[in-house]
Amino acid sequence: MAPFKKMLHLCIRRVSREAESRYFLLQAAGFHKHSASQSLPAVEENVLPKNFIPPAAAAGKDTKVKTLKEMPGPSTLSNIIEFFYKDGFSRIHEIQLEHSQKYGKIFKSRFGPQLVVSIADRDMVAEVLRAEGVAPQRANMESWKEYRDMRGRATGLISAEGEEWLKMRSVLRQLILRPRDVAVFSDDINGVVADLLSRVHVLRSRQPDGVTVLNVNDLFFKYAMEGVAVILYESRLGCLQEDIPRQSQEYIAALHLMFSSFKTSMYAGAIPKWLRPIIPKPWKEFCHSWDGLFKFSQIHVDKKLSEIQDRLATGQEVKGGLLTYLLVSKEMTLEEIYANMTEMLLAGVDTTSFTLSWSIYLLALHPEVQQQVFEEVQRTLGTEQVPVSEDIPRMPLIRGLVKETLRLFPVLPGNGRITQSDLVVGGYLIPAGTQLALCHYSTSHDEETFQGATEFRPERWVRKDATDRVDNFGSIPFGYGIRSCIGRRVAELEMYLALTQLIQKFRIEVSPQTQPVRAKTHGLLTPGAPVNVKFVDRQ
Ligand code: HEM
Repeated sequence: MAPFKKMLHLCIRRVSREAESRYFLLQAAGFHKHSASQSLPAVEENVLPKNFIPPAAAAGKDTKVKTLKEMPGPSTLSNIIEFFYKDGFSRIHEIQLEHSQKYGKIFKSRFGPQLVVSIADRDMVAEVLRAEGVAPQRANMESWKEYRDMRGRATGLISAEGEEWLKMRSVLRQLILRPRDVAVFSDDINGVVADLLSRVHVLRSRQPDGVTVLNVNDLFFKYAMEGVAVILYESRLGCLQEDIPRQSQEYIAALHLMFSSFKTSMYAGAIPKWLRPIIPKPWKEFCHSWDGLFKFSQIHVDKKLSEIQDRLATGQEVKGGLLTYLLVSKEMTLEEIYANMTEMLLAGVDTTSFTLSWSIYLLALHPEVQQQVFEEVQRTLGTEQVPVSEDIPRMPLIRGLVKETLRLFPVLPGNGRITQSDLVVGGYLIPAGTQLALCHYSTSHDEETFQGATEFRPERWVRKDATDRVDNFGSIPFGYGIRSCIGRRVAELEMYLALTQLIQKFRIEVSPQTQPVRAKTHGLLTPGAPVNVKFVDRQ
């Protein structure tokens, strides 16, 4: 427990310093009550502001800035056919590619009253993200907010906007955003990896060949949930046990409902309120799954709070990690802690488990790559040594494996931003308040950026020397900048430690029971069929 205590003390000092500088930043940027969370105004497609001077013209270059009216894109009717009749919701990643080939790397689409500008070009994505202000807005979160207002709940990082978001982000980013912040969790995660390995043994022993694990994502889902919870709640949930405790089972059911009703919950936000009595299901399911998710977080947060209170009442020292810090420091209200725990758990399970499933599948399909990664692991750790966070920089191929997996299968195939000021991108004026769709799937499959873009080559991410640059805006699976994924380092640690030990212990092969697995969009980019793999002992 010593590192936790150390972490707790260090964090309290760091955060209070940061709070002062944040205040200064807000003043300097003239950041008042922001309109970011308000409903989007209808964007005028064909009007350039009277006093608008395009940046290039201001720099003396002769240039014509086009309006949104001139931007190409599919018609509303073809979108309706594509999405509603041809189930485009499960092929959003493919539609991105098709549309960018047909209309160019910046195009517009209309979904009813909502205009969306899609950007499928690495450099334009970079331009947009580099121009962000202090509190970028991702998308319209009205339905999430409505649920929270109705139940008297707070917003968490995903659903909050403006100053509210900034305040919570500045607390959390001090705690889990850097690799060294999460390094202290290595031992806890390794405890979960040990259970994962045991579970592989149990599951494969149940198959006739004694080596196959069916639908490996089911296993990784439980691993990811257990792994993120050990960090968020500082407690084990028992997801990798034979008999999963009832509360954890209920949570899994609520999470499945959230994702299985993905389409209906999208409609929960899209269907006007007055239509709810006629079409009640989407909103009802949406609220029901949030109830389940909040309930679970509240149980775990309350449990930790009462443990802390008991220790204080009996004069004992309070030691702990993330949750303990949040509860003791009081930098967030209790409701904000519930909301952030709920939203982080939601964001941290499927994302990590799908990425692990794809990694394992890709390794099974490419034995020669798997052999290289195995040799690296063996050179670094031998066959028995359990990896810790400090070992990861010595295994660049493990990192390359995760990066390459996320390039080929970015779990969020697209991301959003709502422009907060007028922008010129790709020669078009994009007015403030426009919904942008950043097409990560397209940019990470762009042959100009990634030679052999469809091939699985983890070594492309290994730097040849200190001057070699391998990162680029073509593949930013965790987003970029101040609103990027807060759980990136947690997810990476979970994935590195699990993959290293799985490769160290097993040779991974595709099971004959697996048909070629294609990607499918279901909110996230998921394997479209069960991934069944053999875990063959290496010794
Ligand atoms: C492979 C795993 C993961 C991937 C690929 C991923 C990806 C992303 C992406 C693309 C975003 C949007 C970033 C942006 O708008 O620029 C995001 C946001 C977020 N992620 Fe993750 N994520 C992963 C795991 C996690 C984990 C483990 C957690 C929690 C511990 C987490 C918590 C969040 C939260 C709270 C946000 C919202 C941040 C904000 O708005 O300030 N994610 N993630």
